[in-house]
Amino acid sequence: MTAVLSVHGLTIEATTGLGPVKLVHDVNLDLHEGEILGLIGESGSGKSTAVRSMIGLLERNVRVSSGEIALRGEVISSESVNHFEGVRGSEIGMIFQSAAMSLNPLMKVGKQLREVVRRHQKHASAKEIDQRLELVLRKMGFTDTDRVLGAFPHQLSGGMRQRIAIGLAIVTEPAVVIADECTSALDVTTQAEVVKLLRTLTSESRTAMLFVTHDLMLAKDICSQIAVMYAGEIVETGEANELIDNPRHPYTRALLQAIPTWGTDELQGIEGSPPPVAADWQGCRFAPRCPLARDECRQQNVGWTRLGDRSGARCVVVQEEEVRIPDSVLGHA
Ligand SMILES: Nc1ncnc2c1ncn2[C@@H]1O[C@H](COP(=O)(O)OP(=O)(O)OP(=O)(O)O)[C@@H](O)[C@H]1O
Repeated sequence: MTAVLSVHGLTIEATTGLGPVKLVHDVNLDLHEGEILGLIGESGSGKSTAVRSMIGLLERNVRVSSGEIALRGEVISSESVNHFEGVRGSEIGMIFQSAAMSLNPLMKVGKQLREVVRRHQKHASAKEIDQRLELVLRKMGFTDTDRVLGAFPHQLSGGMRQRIAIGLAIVTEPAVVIADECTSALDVTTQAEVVKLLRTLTSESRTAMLFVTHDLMLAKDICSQIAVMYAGEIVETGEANELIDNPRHPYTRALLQAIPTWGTDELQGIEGSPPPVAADWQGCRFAPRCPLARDECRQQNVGWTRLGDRSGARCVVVQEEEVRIPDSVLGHA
């Protein structure tokens, strides 16, 4: 199956007062129709930078320095290509952490939704637009659609505003939706409502979704695939349940051990802190915090070990385990 959105060898650099620094290194991801792919990692691991590059929203001092991002096989971003015209908002929609980043506080909801449709579908008639808005609001779980369309954002609750922000992202029926920590600012019950909505959206409309979160259990709940990011690199990918039940990378294991469990007083945090952004580096970024690290982890550049069709890890220890257990035994292709 061809991926709707594919990312190959994506490396992103920032120009800073201290010179160039790498924020994201050699990221590879494939996102398929109707799938929710979770991009998880601690704060500062590069999740937002990676996904912002996919919609052409990098800050002025940040650029793609190598690799490419393709939408249905056509390159939309690379070192030399920056082709987001007709793609951003139309083919790829974005939901931010806070609805305030999507909504204009001075404009009624109906007007904002109408403007988005008009911008991307210039030939749509007023009647077609009205029908579209009605449909989208119903999909977002609203029954009193006239009231919502006539309301200013501040007249709605936080959960309602986030549902409107999702509506804004999907009203043009994009092939891909990127949701960047879009449930983190919500209380648990509202979060559950929004998660349910996103799940329905991807299964009914076959929209492909990249779901960015630092919450591993939420990712397990909503995503079919997960990619774990650490200090600018993807360190493990896999089918969501498999990755959580049988994590291979020591960082994924440590993340899981750091999750509070009901009835347990003790939390096993991860010793140390992530490395600062740097111009370049050698060896595994997690080695200074890894209980299994050896000399070669710090000295050699760590390649990707393929573990299955869509799973793998960037780890010397995993690489050695795989050499000891041949593919034929594991049943991998
Ligand atoms: N414009 C910039 N210039 C220089 N460094 C930046 C810039 N934007 C982000 N960074 C740095 O890049 C790293 C990755 O940041 P990013 O926001 O992508 O991480 P994140 O995983 O999304 O974190 P969070 O969950 O806190 O948003 C951080 O160290 C951050 O300080």
